[in-house]
Amino acid sequence: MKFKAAKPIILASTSPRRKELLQMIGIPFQTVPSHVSEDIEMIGTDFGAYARELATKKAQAVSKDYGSSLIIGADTIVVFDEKMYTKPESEEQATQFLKELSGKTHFVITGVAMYSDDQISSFSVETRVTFRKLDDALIAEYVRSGDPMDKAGAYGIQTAGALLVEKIEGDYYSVMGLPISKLTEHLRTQAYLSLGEGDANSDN
Ligand SMILES: Cc1cn([C@H]2C[C@H](O)[C@@H](COP(=O)(O)OP(=O)(O)OP(=O)(O)O)O2)c(=O)[nH]c1=O
Repeated sequence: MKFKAAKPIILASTSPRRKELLQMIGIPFQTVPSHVSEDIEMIGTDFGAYARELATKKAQAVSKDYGSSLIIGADTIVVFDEKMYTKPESEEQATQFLKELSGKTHFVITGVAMYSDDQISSFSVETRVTFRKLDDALIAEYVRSGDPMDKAGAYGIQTAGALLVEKIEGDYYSVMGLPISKLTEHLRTQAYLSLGEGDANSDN
């Protein structure tokens, strides 16, 4: 696939997964890390709004230096039993997260924000993921592998975390960090993207 961008596109992210997904479908872009603190206060139980707000913060942070570009920010969280699971801070916490999620169904919510010309639009996508009943030895080995440490909910569906998953209802790519199909639809609808040859000046 090849897409042509109406203006330079920046992915405000350090996530290798998000970069990989945009590259996979042929959108021309560059990455710029946003370096925002992710400790905004959660008010109420609107987790979608929370993910959209963090995604907006990430896009806005980069807009200070790249104001003439279209900037995409994203944030992924795991929610179970009204509790939010972000990236684990330690192996002990990763183990705890996985024990709590074992045998249960949780939601993965990814918020996406698009900044352009001082305007923000955003959306969020919710996916239901059901984990198998996980035995302690499997959890211990998975945590030891280091894979959980940079991922919301302490697992990667696209890596060995695949072994934890019994069922998914919704967008696999949103669980991985970027709902690429919905994002592309938005960008095409708003005429930021059209089908055709990409921009040479990009990571892609
Ligand atoms: C649930 C799940 C999350 N993840 C990842 C996606 C995100 O990179 C990460 C959640 O953390 P985020 O804070 O959303 O993103 P990030 O800090 O990795 O990157 P940036 O803010 O710079 O864009 O968890 C997976 O890779 N696979 C999964 O199955």
